[in-house]
Amino acid sequence: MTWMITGAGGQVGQVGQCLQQALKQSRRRIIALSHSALDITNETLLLRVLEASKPLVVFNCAAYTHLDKAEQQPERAWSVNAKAPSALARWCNDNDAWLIHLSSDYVFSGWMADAYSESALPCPLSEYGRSKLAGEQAIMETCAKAIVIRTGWLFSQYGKNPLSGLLNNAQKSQRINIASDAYVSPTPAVALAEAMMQIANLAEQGRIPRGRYHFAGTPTASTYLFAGEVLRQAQGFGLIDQHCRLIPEPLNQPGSGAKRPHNSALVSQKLPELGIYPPDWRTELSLTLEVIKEQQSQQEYRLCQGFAS
Ligand SMILES: NC(=O)C1=CN([C@@H]2O[C@H](COP(=O)(O)OP(=O)(O)OC[C@H]3O[C@@H](n4cnc5c(N)ncnc54)[C@H](OP(=O)(O)O)[C@@H]3O)[C@@H](O)[C@H]2O)C=CC1
Ligand SMILES: Cc1cn([C@H]2C[C@H](O)[C@@H](COP(=O)(O)OP(=O)(O)O[C@H]3O[C@@H](C)C(=O)[C@@H](O)[C@H]3O)O2)c(=O)[nH]c1=O
Repeated sequence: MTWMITGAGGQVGQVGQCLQQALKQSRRRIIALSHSALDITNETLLLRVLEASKPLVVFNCAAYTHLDKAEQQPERAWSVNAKAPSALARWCNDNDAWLIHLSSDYVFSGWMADAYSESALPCPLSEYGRSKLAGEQAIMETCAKAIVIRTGWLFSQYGKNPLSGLLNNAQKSQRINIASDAYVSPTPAVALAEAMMQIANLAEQGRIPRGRYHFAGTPTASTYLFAGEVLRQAQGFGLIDQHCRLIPEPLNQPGSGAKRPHNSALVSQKLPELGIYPPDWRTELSLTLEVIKEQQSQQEYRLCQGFAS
């Protein structure tokens, strides 16, 4: 009964790390492989590892997530986000294993007025988005037991994400430029990891059909509103001491790198039918900030002990 996680993360790999935490509760044998332990683009090694461990479920959390760099190095994004998932899908199909793969809100163009449901037509604007869509398609065409979960705007206490970016910027400057014309579904990575675990359990029991699913936080927010809520709550936790001002600016300014959709809000229509509900990101944000505060206090305590000894 082995479950495997790829892209399980060292310093980064936020979903991989959250998933490892979530799966500690499960009674399965978990093999969690970081990038340094398994490069999924090394097909020979990938197949050797899969053959040796024969997982019943593979969670693919490995991805090339550097949006702006992907415009300059599309081949790297395509190799990790499309070609390697295709190889994973072939092995899972041949070995009757479930493949639970993550995709992105950035497969959509953002031209629609409402939030995107599972049946909306993708039309990515960036190399990252195109490579993620190609990965989805390869998996759906190849693997009988495939679940693709589209999510967006993940935040957590791990790695690099919009929350850590805002907290860093707020410590450095009293003015933070933020796009005010983009609408997103901020999603706590911890809640996503729990949903992935529930999905894997349903899959093993044959209670979830293969397909594409959306899982994202509610309510939809402009990036400006999200940033405002982060600063408000972070000040409440004492994580930011200075008063920061948000300076609204348009998304996709010239020279700002990859094009991002103006609307990448997702609506999850299929998972609630299976008892998996979207989290309220505002509540989860305060839980995440509480964890970050606790981590900071522990670090300060260790530093003080270091000075005292
Ligand atoms: N972050 C977000 O807001 C969103 C993420 N997603 C999707 O969710 C998934 C997880 O994202 P998230 O955890 O935030 O991403 P991270 O960038 O935090 O983690 C990705 C992990 O994949 C690893 N990785 C990169 N290349 C390879 C490779 N060739 N072989 C094995 N591992 C590799 C990275 O290691 P290293 O850093 O060493 O390269 C890193 O540990 C991805 O599929 C992403 O596309 C979807 C929507 C939103
Ligand atoms: C920290 C910060 C971010 N931003 C903007 C930049 C960007 O548009 C957005 C978020 O910044 P990031 O660079 O973290 O995010 P970005 O690369 O756009 O985020 C994406 O990551 C990939 C992997 C996905 O799949 C997407 O769902 C999405 O979460 O917020 C500001 O405008 N000001 C700031 O101070």
